[in-house]
Amino acid sequence: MAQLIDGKKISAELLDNVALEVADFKKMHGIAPSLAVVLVGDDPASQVYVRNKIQRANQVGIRSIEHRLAADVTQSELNDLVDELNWNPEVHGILVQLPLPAHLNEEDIVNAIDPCKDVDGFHPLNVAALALGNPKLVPCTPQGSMMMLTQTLGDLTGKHAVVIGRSDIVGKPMAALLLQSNCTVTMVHSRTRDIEALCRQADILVAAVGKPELVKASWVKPGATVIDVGINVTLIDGVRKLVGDVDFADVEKVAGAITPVPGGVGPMTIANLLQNTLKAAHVQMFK
Ligand SMILES: Nc1nc2c(c(=O)[nH]1)N[C@@H](CN(C=O)c1ccc(C(=O)N[C@@H](CCC(=O)O)C(=O)O)cc1)CN2
Ligand SMILES: [Mg+2]
Repeated sequence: MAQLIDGKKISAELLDNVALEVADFKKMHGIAPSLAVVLVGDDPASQVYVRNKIQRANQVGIRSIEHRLAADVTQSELNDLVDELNWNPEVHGILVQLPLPAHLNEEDIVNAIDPCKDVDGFHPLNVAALALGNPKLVPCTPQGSMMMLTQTLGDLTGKHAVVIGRSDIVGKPMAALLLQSNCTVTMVHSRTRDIEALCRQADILVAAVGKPELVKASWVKPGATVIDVGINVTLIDGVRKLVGDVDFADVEKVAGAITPVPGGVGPMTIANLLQNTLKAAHVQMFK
C-alpha cells in the first residue's frame, strides 16, 4: 500500500513556522502583516474557503480584512476596490476569491492587482517571473504540491513528472516549478493522445483536471508518487462526498506515495497563501 502524504500535518508544520516568522516581523516593524480577502457573491464553496483563510490568518497572527461584495457588483466597482487596496500601505496582500460571477472579467481583475501584493501569484508579472526561473509570488496550490513532493522524495532531479491539466492556476505553474526542480516534464490535457500510456511513464503524477476519480491504477507506474489536486463534489447515495481526480482506493494499491482528498493538497493551499502574505509584507517594508 502507498505511503499517505498527509497535507494536514505538513501544512500544520508550515503554519507553525509562519506564525514564528510573523512574530519576528511584528517585533521588527511594530505592525502585523495584513491580507485583504475579497469575496464576490454567495458561492457556498468560496464562502467556506474564505472563512478558512481568515481563520488560519488569525491563527498565525496575520491581520485579515474581509471585503464582501454583492453578486451583482460591477466590474468598475470591483476595480475601484482593488485600486484602493493597492494604494493602502496597511494592506500587504490582496486576494480575490475565484471563481467570480460570470458577468465579471477575472483576467482584468487579476491584472489590476499590484504584483507585489498578488499573494495568489496569478498576475502576469508573477507568472512571467516563474516562467523565467526567477519566482517571486508563486501560486499557492502548486507551491504546496512541491513542498509535499520534496518532503516525500527529497531531490527531484531527473524524475519524469507528468501533469494532467493545463489550467493557469495549477497545471501551468506546477509544470514550471517541476522544471525548475530539474524534472523532465510532460503536460497532458484533453487533446493529448493516449494519456494513460504517458501517465504510466511518470515517476511523479500530478492530477489537476477537475474530473472525479479519472486516474485509475492502470495509469500509474508501480511506486510512483501521486499528487491529487482535484476537489470534486459528488453525491453517493444522496450523501455529499468530496473526491479527487484520482481513484484513491484503486491507485493506493500501486503508487509509492499518494495525497488524499480531503486532507492533501487543499490545506497546503491555505498555508502557502499565508506564507506568501508574509513574504509580500517583507518585500513591501523594504521598498
Ligand atoms: N483566489 C483564489 N481562488 C481559488 C483558489 C486560490 O488558490 N486562489 N483555489 C481554489 C479554492 N481554494 C482556495 O481558494 C481552496 C480549495 C480547497 C481547500 C481545502 O482545504 N480543501 C479541503 C476540503 C474542504 C471541504 O471540505 O470542502 C481539503 O482538500 O482537505 C483550500 C483552498 C479555487 N479558487
Ligand atoms: Mg467571467
